[in-house]
Amino acid sequence: MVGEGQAGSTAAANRTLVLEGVAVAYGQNLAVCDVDAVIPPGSVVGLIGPNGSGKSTLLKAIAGSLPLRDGEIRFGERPLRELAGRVAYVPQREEVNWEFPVTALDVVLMGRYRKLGWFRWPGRADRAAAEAALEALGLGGLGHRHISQFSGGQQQRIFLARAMVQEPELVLLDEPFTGVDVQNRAVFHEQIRAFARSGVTVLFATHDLDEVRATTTHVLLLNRRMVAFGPTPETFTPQHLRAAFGGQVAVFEQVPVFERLP
Ligand SMILES: Nc1ncnc2c1ncn2[C@@H]1O[C@H](COP(=O)(O)OP(=O)(O)OP(=O)(O)O)[C@@H](O)[C@H]1O
Repeated sequence: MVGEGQAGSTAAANRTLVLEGVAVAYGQNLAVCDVDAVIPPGSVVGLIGPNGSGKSTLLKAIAGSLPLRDGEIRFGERPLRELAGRVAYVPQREEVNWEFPVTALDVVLMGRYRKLGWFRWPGRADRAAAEAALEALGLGGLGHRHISQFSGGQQQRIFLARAMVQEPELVLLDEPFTGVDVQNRAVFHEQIRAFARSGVTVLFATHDLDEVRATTTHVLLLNRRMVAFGPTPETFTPQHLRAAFGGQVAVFEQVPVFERLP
């Protein structure tokens, strides 16, 4: 008989994200390589590195939209492709066509397609979930508006709402805090914590090192290849930052980080 503790650790092992020798290329050009990380469920991982270091590329590979040149990505024992539809990916703002003729509610409802299948219209429960997510992110009653009519920070929140209704097992955010003001950052932080509390792993790419200190349990430093990965307190160090940023980063202090999210 499997004891409760053993069952719990098996469940955690099944939801552990494993990156093994991951490399991704665009044609002949290797964009990122040598990525090895074992990421427990409920982790919040900051991906950091200079421009062009491979952060977006790695997120897209984990999202399944870029093939691996080498290595393997698993979710527990399952290959990541079996998670299809349960990986919520929020792209960088510049990658979205904001003139596309859809409303905020349409965008959020896209998060329900896995549940619906492609040939069923969203029902009342789907619309209610989408409206509740918008409401929770301070955009209640604005679902009917065209996406171009929102500010940059509001647009980021619409995509976060899409991730929420997807009921994901893994959340990937590419520079989620760009253009988001202090108040709305707090909304983002709260939602990231909510994902983590429910055992959902969150990875986000950022240039904001303060965000990394404030919100992550782990960091993964990149500079075309992985420089370091591990729990934030041990890994977010001046030495690793200098190794990733090639000595261009001044590290004035080491502020304590959250060891574990509440
Ligand atoms: N579609 C593409 N085709 C060819 N090369 C690409 C493509 N996208 C990115 N690259 C290259 O891959 C490398 C990694 O780019 P990537 O966008 O992943 O870096 P990043 O760390 O996210 O950068 P940034 O901080 O500027 O967003 C860069 O050299 C970039 O020029």
